[in-house]
Amino acid sequence: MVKAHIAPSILACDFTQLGSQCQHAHSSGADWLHLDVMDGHFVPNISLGFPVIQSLRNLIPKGSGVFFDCHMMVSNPEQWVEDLGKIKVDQFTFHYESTKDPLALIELIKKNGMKVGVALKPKTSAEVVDALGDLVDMVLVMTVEPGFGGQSFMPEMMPKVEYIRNKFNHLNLQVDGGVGLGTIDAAADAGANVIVAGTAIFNAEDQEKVINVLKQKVNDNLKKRGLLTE
Ligand SMILES: O=C(CO)[C@@H](O)[C@H](O)COP(=O)(O)O
Repeated sequence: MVKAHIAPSILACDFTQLGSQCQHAHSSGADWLHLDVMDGHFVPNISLGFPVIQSLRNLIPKGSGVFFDCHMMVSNPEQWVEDLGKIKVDQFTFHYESTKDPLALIELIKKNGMKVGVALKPKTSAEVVDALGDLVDMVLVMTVEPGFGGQSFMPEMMPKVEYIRNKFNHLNLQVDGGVGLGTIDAAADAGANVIVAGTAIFNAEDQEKVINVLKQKVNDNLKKRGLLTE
């Protein structure tokens, strides 16, 4: 069953307060944490890597109800699968554009005990998912060019979300970039159920309220589609 998951992007945290800000997001209702790994090569920015993710996983262990959703904006993602599996992240999302052999990479990620996500940059067409949708746990449709937080949402990505939702009804479908109270309607209506939000959550005065609104809008749309029955 697909349902709403809210995934605060830690890129918008104050990194001196990373642990407590993640714990606060969780206690405010977020059940996922979106961990943006950037290598300065696949995208023109460097963010964080294993020591930071490992520390966070120690603080918020597997089994605590927080799903570690690693978004790998890196060239050669194959290189990092084993290490991320060892530190027990829940999901490894690679960029379709970053690998020559998505099928082998999907197998490798599964073999290392993680769920698999595949991410599409804005210029990558939704049709690439036709051959992969039954093999992965999640598709991420980028709603900004990857690399930086705080950019504007691209509504022109919504037909892509709709196309994937209509083909793969029960897949987790994530949107990432510029999603917040002003843009959630478009994303939810198109069929997204996993909402990444950095600025909109970490800059909010009342995080719980923002998370509840995002979740509610997604669940309302899933009910309309007959995908959420509870
Ligand atoms: O992956 C990325 C950017 O590359 C995103 O996760 C952003 O970091 C989301 O930030 P906001 O647009 O929500 O502030």
